[in-house]
Amino acid sequence: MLDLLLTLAVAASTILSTILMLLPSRYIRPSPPKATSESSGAVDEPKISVQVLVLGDIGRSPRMQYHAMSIAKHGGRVDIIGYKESTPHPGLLNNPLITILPLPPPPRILRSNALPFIVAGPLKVLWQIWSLFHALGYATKPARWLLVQNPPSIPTLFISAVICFLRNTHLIIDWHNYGWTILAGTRGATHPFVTISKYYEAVMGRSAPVASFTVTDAMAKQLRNKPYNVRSPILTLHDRPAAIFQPISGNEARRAFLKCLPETSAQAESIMTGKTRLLVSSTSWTPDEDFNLLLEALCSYSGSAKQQPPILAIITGKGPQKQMYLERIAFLKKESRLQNVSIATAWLSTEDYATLLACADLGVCLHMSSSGVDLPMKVVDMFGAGLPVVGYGNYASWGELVKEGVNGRGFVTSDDLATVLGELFGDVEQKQLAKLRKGAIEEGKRRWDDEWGGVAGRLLGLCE
Ligand SMILES: Nc1nc2c(ncn2[C@@H]2O[C@H](COP(=O)(O)OP(=O)(O)O[C@H]3O[C@H](CO)[C@@H](O)[C@H](O)[C@@H]3O)[C@@H](O)[C@H]2O)c(=O)[nH]1
Repeated sequence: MLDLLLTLAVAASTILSTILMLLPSRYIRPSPPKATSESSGAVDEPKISVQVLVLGDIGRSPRMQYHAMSIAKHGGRVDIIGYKESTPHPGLLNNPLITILPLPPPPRILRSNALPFIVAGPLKVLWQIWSLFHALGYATKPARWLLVQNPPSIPTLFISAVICFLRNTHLIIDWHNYGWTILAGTRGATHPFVTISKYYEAVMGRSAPVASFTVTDAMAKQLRNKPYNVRSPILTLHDRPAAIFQPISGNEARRAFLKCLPETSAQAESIMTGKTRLLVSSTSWTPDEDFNLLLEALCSYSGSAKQQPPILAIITGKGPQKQMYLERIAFLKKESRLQNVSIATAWLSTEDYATLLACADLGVCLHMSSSGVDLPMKVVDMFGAGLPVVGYGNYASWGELVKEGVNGRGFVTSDDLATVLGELFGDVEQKQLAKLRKGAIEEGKRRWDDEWGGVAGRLLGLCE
């Protein structure tokens, strides 16, 4: 009997020791040094170390890329972890303080619609759990901070909390929106997954982070109340334009760019003289943006009895519903409902995307906000480029971003949008657009760096 007990004790202690040895290493102050520059043999140590996590395409996650660049700019070491599907922001590449760690994408069968959601969903989550755990726990050095984008929240928030516990890391959740409201948009508000997801997000939000950032004041206020009841500090960090978004420097620069860009080259002169109006919208082609609103408005504009200037509409971005809308556009063209309107879609380099916004006459935003308290980054890009915006504005936080008649206009229905387009583009002297442009330039003056330093920089101990 004693022999058996002894054998069991040895086995249990061996298993426990093995588990302990296999656990991810822990963060110990100061952060592990990494050489950044060597002058007279001295090695600069990064001030802090941060894992920046987004369970999405890094290149299409502007806010998380800006976080990474800001941390590095202030001397912090960053591992940015996410999918690498498109080219990341140039500021991330070749930066000695920033390492990009790509997550392996789930197998093709889980990404296609071959399996029902009830099977593919959990399998995809299992895949993500393992890849996240490996990336955060083993493929990267221990860090003082983990800054995680929410949503997606499953399984990101849970894995982040476990990793922070194991590695002695402080967790910050960067709330861009809520996962459960997005899920409700596709599955319906009463779907059991939506309820589970809501309470999971509330529990994780309440228990896991040492602090949270939100994109609006309205969201911060919600998080302090039921069902979230977050008690750790919540700091609003409004999206602001990055330095790459600037108003165009003059007519010659505008003409040169419009002539070079394949989507605008044929109509460059006509846009320059104001005969054709250049409208730009950007999107991730997700179900929370109803492009039918824009298409219907363009059809009404096109069918108007009034003589109105032709429109060239360029929609930029990548995403799941793109093909569906391309088919819809082809149908409307075939039906001759887009007479004086041309529509092109594109995915541009970050530089070209920024310059196109600066060269356009009007930006359109169809972001509908599943939660009512997030805000579209694209409008911020547009203001940075000095571009006035017309956007869907029927949600609580819209007024935190766009001032009606000062830097943009809001709409609710496609008829409203058609009316606004008629008013702005039908104004031969372009006085209204000029006024809005002035407001957009003014709004775009406060930049990401100014906003970030006072909120995130201070929390991380990088700025005064
Ligand atoms: N390089 C490049 N980027 C593009 C292009 N077109 C769009 N983008 C990028 O895609 C973004 C728009 O993507 P959305 O997914 O439509 O984002 P959003 O609605 O404007 O805002 C998102 O981020 C916010 C936080 O920053 C969230 O609050 C919001 O819920 C949403 O997730 C733009 O800001 C821009 O960075 C392109 O042709 N080229």
